Amino acid sequence: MHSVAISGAGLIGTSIGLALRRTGVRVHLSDADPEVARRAAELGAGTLEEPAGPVDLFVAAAPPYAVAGVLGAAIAAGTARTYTDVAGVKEAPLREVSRHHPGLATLVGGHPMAGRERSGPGAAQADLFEGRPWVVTPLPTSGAEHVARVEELARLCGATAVRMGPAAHDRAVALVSHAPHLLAALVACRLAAGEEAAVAVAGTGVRDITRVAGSDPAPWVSLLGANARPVADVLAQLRDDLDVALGALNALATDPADAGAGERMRALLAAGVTGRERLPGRHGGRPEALAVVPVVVPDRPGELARLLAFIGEAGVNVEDLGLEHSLGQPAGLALVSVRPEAAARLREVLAAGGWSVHA
Ligand SMILES: NC(=O)C1=CN([C@@H]2O[C@H](COP(=O)(O)OP(=O)(O)OC[C@H]3O[C@@H](n4cnc5c(N)ncnc54)[C@H](O)[C@@H]3O)[C@@H](O)[C@H]2O)C=CC1
Ligand SMILES: O=C(O)C(=O)Cc1ccc(O)cc1
Repeated sequence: MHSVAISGAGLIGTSIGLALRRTGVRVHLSDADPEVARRAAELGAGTLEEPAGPVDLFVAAAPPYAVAGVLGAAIAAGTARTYTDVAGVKEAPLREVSRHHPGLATLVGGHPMAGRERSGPGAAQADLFEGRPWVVTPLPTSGAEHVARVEELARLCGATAVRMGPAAHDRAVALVSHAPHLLAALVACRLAAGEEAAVAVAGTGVRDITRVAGSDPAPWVSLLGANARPVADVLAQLRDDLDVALGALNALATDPADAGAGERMRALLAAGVTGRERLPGRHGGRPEALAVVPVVVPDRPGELARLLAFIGEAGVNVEDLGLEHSLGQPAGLALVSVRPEAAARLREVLAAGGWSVHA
């Protein structure tokens, strides 16, 4: 693949441009907002020049509601040899394009399963897709070489292509992304209504479960609307589980020794453990068992950077990093995840270096 045109130079379009530029692919950027495209080009994601002739691949990286129009216009103009998109919902936009261009072999949908809570070119990262799944959704009419080209795009961006039909994709993202997002927002809604004193004692659990609830609502309103049926199906199953939990809690509130209710609660939580264990690890494999080393970080500029530099000099690789802050404390807690075999030595060198390490 030598040349790619990206229409929509926001978070995803610019991240793809940055990733492709690293591999030497020529990238032509455009956006409905020329100022956005200019910023993306300034960041090194590609050129604003129009391609001289058809490019190898056209990528529609506009919002889901605009994707069918963007693809349709590019196809009508003969912009590329192969056409794809990155929208978070696949059935409706692809059906819409196919309606206007029946029997099209050059169209193959796609959806990189990586994102951020921020949008726009300024939030873009060349390594956003590294190690993440990129769902490729061929249509019955898609030609094999065009499917292969979209899979090559995924690979060039460092992602792993996973083939799925558009409807199966929409059901999958309802389960693993859209319904969880909605649930995170619902839990966060309770926080919005909670008393100040209650919210103040929040720990890491509620932070973890509400992380994605901090996202801009606008794109999610449109995604949830475009995938309403599959998300509603997951929510209905969640409601059944909620009813079981509520029934058990009401019974336990009356009689804490109610063995049947206790067992129903245990079974729900155990099913949760099983479900969570099925999630793939960061790079698509099984979840890695990492050791977490909690280190106290004084709340002063540069302290976290000093800690990370210290760990780096000790030759220990940080696999993941979390931060915990507690109200009114002059320090935070860095949760440094390392490979289990490195944990004991890291504790030793940190303690020797004057860092306070928690058990
Ligand atoms: N944000 C995320 O976490 C992820 C988003 N996606 C998908 O990527 C696509 C883009 O999302 P983001 O980059 O996050 O949004 P964004 O808001 O950062 O960028 C979208 C860009 O598309 C432009 N645009 C709107 N209408 C257009 C049109 N008709 N022609 C050309 N450009 C147009 C906007 O001006 C904006 O710059 C969406 O379809 C979204 O579902 C896919 C994976 C993750
Ligand atoms: O929701 C997730 O699992 C993410 O990792 C972020 C994300 C957001 C929107 C998408 O269309 C795809 C991925």
